[in-house]
Amino acid sequence: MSQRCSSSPPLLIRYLKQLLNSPGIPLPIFLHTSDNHYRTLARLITKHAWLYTEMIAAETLVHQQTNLDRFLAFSPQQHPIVLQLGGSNVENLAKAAKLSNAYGYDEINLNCGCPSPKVAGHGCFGVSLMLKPKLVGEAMSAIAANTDVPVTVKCRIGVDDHDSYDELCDFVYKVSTLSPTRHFIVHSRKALLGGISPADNRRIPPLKYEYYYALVRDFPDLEFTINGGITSVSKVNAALQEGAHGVMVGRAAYNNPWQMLGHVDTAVYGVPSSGLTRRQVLEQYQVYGDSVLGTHGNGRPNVRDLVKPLLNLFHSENGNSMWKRRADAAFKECRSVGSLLEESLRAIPDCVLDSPICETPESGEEDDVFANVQNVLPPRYEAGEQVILCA
Ligand SMILES: Cc1cc2nc3c(=O)[nH]c(=O)nc-3n(C[C@H](O)[C@H](O)[C@H](O)COP(=O)(O)O)c2cc1C
Repeated sequence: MSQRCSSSPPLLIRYLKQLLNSPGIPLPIFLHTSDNHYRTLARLITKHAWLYTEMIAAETLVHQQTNLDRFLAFSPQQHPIVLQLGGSNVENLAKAAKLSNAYGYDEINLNCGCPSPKVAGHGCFGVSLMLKPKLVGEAMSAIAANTDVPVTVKCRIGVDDHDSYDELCDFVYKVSTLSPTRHFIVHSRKALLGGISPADNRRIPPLKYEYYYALVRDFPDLEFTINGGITSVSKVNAALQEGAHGVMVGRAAYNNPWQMLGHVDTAVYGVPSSGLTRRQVLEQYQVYGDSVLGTHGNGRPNVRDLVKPLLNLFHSENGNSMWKRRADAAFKECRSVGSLLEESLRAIPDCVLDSPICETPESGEEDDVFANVQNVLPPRYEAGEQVILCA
């Protein structure tokens, strides 16, 4: 399978086609997916969810111009797909956007939410950009000037003590006024830059969905996607019913891809699912996996790289632990994805492998988490030109 998106139609036509093909726009689910292999699996399970790349530093693209396929190539089936850039150097972000044009991404997003000290501490990457909205506005304008696709920002609701609703609004107001950015993906917890790990930064600061819904109220001309702690399709729909424009799902899509992604097309987009069983998904994935084995050089991707995205496919099913153990043991001997699956899938009962996703997603205990949110919104934001003047 070619990893390169070679014969793309012109960008605008492709984008319009996607809008027409995706019922219910704008209600995308964004799945943050860290690798091409995971995205390939995700796309076999849902045809409609938007897929995100892992953050790629603008500098990496600028310095690896002879090696761009390694970072930017994806198979055409992965559309709609969003490229996420990281960086704070306006010139490099502009160059990176330009370099990505040949690959045909559907949207370019700037990461203003990553709290990792590796990025936030050096060169003002990630979430520390929330403290520099004017720079973000300039960066977004430069990115937009070098691409034909929409540009978006992913951010948190604040950083350290800069966590008031008004400060969040000032950020959104300045960035959207100074650049063509019309869509923000909001991880609804602040980031703490004082040395806690990225994983703790996704767990310890409390979620404040009321900030997200207040943005929806106070910026009616902008679009906002809610992110953070959305763990089931029924919770996705609960967020949408409460007025969210879109929902981004992160960890739940890794931890339980079948239950999370399998219901997206029917329960969120209102179209039939692929109807595939997990056996059929794995058969198709195996063809992909064995075709890309070793193609990046130095034996990568290897069987382990390619099977890793599959390991949670049988979350909480009979035989799950046994399948993981067998797969782990088989990594050492098996030279192909096909042989590894043949060896390890014997642990999973046929009834699990051969049943398509069930009609209705289970409702979760926390689906009413948004029920009271409209009663606890912060006071309305009053923006004005003075915000821009002080930027
Ligand atoms: C392993 C891992 C890697 C992540 N990498 C990125 C990244 O590159 N860019 C980004 O914007 N967010 C990244 N995130 C954050 C997620 O996109 C999301 O904002 C966060 O996990 C909260 O959503 P969730 O509760 O649905 O997981 C990452 C999360 C995890 C668990």
